[in-house]
Amino acid sequence: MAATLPPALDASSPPPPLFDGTTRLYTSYTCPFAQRVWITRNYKGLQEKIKLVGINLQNRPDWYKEKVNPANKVPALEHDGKIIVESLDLIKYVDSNFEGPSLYPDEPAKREFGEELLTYVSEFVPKMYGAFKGGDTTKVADAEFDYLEKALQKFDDGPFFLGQFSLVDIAYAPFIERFQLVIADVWKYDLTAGRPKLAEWVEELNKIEAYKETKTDPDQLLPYLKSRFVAQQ
Ligand SMILES: N[C@@H](CCC(=O)N[C@@H](CS)C(=O)NCC(=O)O)C(=O)O
Repeated sequence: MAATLPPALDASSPPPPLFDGTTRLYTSYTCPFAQRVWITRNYKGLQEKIKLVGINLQNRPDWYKEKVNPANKVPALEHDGKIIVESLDLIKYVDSNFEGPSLYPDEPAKREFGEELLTYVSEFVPKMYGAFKGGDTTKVADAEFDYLEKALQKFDDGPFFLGQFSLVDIAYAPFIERFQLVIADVWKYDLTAGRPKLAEWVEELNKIEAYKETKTDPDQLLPYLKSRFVAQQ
């Protein structure tokens, strides 16, 4: 994780000067949903244009719900006098409304498959978290990671889901980062074993600076994930 993140604001912190023309990403540095938007911002080189505002979710300021996001969740983006929420909408919004390299290809076949995968991620995530609580964890994992391995075979002009790095990789990355840690530790399950495309995807993803800067220290993340999402062993 980048060393110089602004401190997270808590119940004792005054709000920033809202709607003063500054673009702000309200975030929690360990939230996988917020991480999607953070990666998008970094990859597009918008570090100066989009300011990070860390929110301490354990001790949230009242003004956050009142003035920023009535749902009281991160991420939220303050831009052009309005607030935009929901990470999958936000990554598309940031890609379309700001400068920097495009994160969604023009080819219709790639766009169509991209939409399919961006829809599927919202099934994949709860299925995996559910599998950590239920009894058939490795069976669910086999099916889910085989699906992703197959998806990665579709385009061969790069190691990512749509060939080149895109919003699809960004939507999955924070969650695969977490699932890989938990399933390796608790079930001794290597999700890249026998899945060469997924192995390459993980390797190439971890070379991307915009992503690396957003990763949470695994030593900090793993105990939290186990206590929150894994049924008693
Ligand atoms: N569907 C939302 C989910 C966001 C979300 O659940 N964020 C969590 C942190 S990782 C949060 O703010 N939780 C606070 C709460 O639910 O009170 C998105 O994709 O942006």
